[in-house]
Amino acid sequence: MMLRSIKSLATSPSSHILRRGYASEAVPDRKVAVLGAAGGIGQPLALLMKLNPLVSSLALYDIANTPGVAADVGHINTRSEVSGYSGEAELGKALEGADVVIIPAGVPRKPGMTRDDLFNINAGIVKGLCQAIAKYCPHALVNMISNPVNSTVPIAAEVFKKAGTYDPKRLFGVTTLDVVRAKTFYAGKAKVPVAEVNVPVVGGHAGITILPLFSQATPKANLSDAEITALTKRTQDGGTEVVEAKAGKGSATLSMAYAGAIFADACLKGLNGAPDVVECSYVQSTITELPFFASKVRLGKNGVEEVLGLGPLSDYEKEGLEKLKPELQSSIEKGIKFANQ
Ligand SMILES: NC(=O)c1ccc[n+]([C@@H]2O[C@H](COP(=O)([O-])OP(=O)(O)OC[C@H]3O[C@@H](n4cnc5c(N)ncnc54)[C@H](O)[C@@H]3O)[C@@H](O)[C@H]2O)c1
Ligand SMILES: O=C(O)C[C@H](O)C(=O)O
Repeated sequence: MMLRSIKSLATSPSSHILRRGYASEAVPDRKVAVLGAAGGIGQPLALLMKLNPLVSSLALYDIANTPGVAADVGHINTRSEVSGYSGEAELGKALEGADVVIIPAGVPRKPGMTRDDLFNINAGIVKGLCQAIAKYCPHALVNMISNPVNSTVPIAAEVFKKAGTYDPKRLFGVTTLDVVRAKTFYAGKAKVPVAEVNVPVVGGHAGITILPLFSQATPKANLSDAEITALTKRTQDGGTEVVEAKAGKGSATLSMAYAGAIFADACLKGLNGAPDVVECSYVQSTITELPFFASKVRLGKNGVEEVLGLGPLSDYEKEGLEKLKPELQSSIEKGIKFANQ
């Protein structure tokens, strides 16, 4: 309640005054770093994080073009101070003191590619960035967006283990876009208000490893098996739908920035002690035999407070769960192997 009232104050026209007085005492300072901030996701994500009143310092890092993005976003009259960092020599400064690091650095898909086809380039990028995180902000919550998420999260875990900084509570694969899509598609089919819809999406973040649990969707709707199958397939192929529509100009950026901003906001709320912050995320997990798995996660002051179970599954979902396991397992193993070469 307190946080909500502060949020509305911090976004009101007189927020400058409130910020220096009441609000700045009540809302802790939080630094967020975006790595890959000049990219298709990075830029709108930087904008959305600049609009977030929980952020006091926003560090925008990329290998090039960050000064322009930082100057542009920095003129927006909201709470956070914005700084741009360009090139590897400035990475340490971008990361120092960060509470949350969001990583959308790396190449996106073109039509005909799978997310795994990005592995050869993105695995190395993520590895290097995680080595720097281990050095400069080992306690930050890491929100991994770079694909293939099913492998980049295990890579990050291995890098942190080697550095002696690994805390499974602080490493997240961002699968929020799958939830965003499942909500949108379900609301359209079920003809219910989209703002009221909840749908957990579990598994991983590629093709059949994305498993939306429409049997648990609310508000309830009487959809046929054929409709559920079509919704499931559309959610699993959501990324490909955008890649094909963009016809060689990349993958989802705007909807991903929205999803990334929702997930980072949930991490910040958890860090600040807000109760009942639950989002789906791909994390270290014991709810199946796979070492990493996306499911609902309760977020708290130390990151993951609790990995929630799957709940009751329909026969169709049980089948989907068994089908996804070999692919997810092999993507995890591929990441672990790469990190340890
Ligand atoms: N998790 C998800 O749901 C999801 C959704 C959409 C896209 N993605 C993934 O996000 C990644 C980025 O997508 P995009 O559309 O923003 O791509 P983009 O090419 O538009 O932007 C990527 C940015 O990363 C930067 N970069 C490259 N190497 C870097 C390094 N070592 N350090 C810092 N920055 C570096 C580039 O300079 C560029 O600005 C892709 O791997 C894409 O597949 C994930
Ligand atoms: O599909 C992609 O390659 C990008 C992203 O993972 C998405 O789901 O949109």
